[in-house]
Amino acid sequence: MSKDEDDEYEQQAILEQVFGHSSSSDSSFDSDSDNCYSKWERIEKVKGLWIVRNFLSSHKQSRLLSSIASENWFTQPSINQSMRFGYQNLPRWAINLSDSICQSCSSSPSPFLQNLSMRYPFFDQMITNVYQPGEGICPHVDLLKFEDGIAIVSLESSCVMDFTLGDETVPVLLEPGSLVMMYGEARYVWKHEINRKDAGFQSWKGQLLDQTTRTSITLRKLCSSPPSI
Ligand SMILES: O=C(O)CCC(=O)C(=O)O
Ligand SMILES: [Fe+2]
Repeated sequence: MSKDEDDEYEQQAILEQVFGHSSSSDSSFDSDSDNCYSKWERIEKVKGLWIVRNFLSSHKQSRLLSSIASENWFTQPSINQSMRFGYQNLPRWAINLSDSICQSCSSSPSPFLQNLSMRYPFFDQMITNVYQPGEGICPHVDLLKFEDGIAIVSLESSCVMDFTLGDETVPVLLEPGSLVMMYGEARYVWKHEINRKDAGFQSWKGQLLDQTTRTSITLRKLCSSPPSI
């Protein structure tokens, strides 16, 4: 799976510590392509978990929210999720988003993500979720019918996503416009959850997070053959 590639990343990181790298901070990497500025950050405690905090500018976030609104999926309060299966069934904006994630992965410091960017189609399944204040998602590992390498793009309200393994919890702040990529252990071994049960429940570095509506777009690729694990 991703172990060798993660080890390869670690070796590269050690070399950079010894010989230096143009990018200054540890576990960060800058790339600038097609007006898309991607600073990849590795969540060290969860192997295979990476985040780009400013993946989408405010302008791109607004455009994406308008595109979602124009689908008219969420016209009733009881409907908070829309799923599309198959590349040909993805809306144009989801294909564009998938393309820019793919491009960003190709210039990421992770050998796994670089290699993943050669997959075609990169993603062929999409879920858009709308969470009202107080709503989140229970701890889970994504279904094995999806291949390794899963993306989550966050819009609107910030929230904390907890990654748990046994009694260990690693909280990750998901801000609007951020991109999370998970693979390997982060995808198959750690559970992820968003617990927004009570207003004022979530906090980050001692600050309460203001819970408003949150929208997320999850992009995945269906396994073409049954998973081997
Ligand atoms: O909404 C999110 O940020 C996460 C969604 C998720 O984990 C899923 O659909 O499997
Ligand atoms: Fe999930």
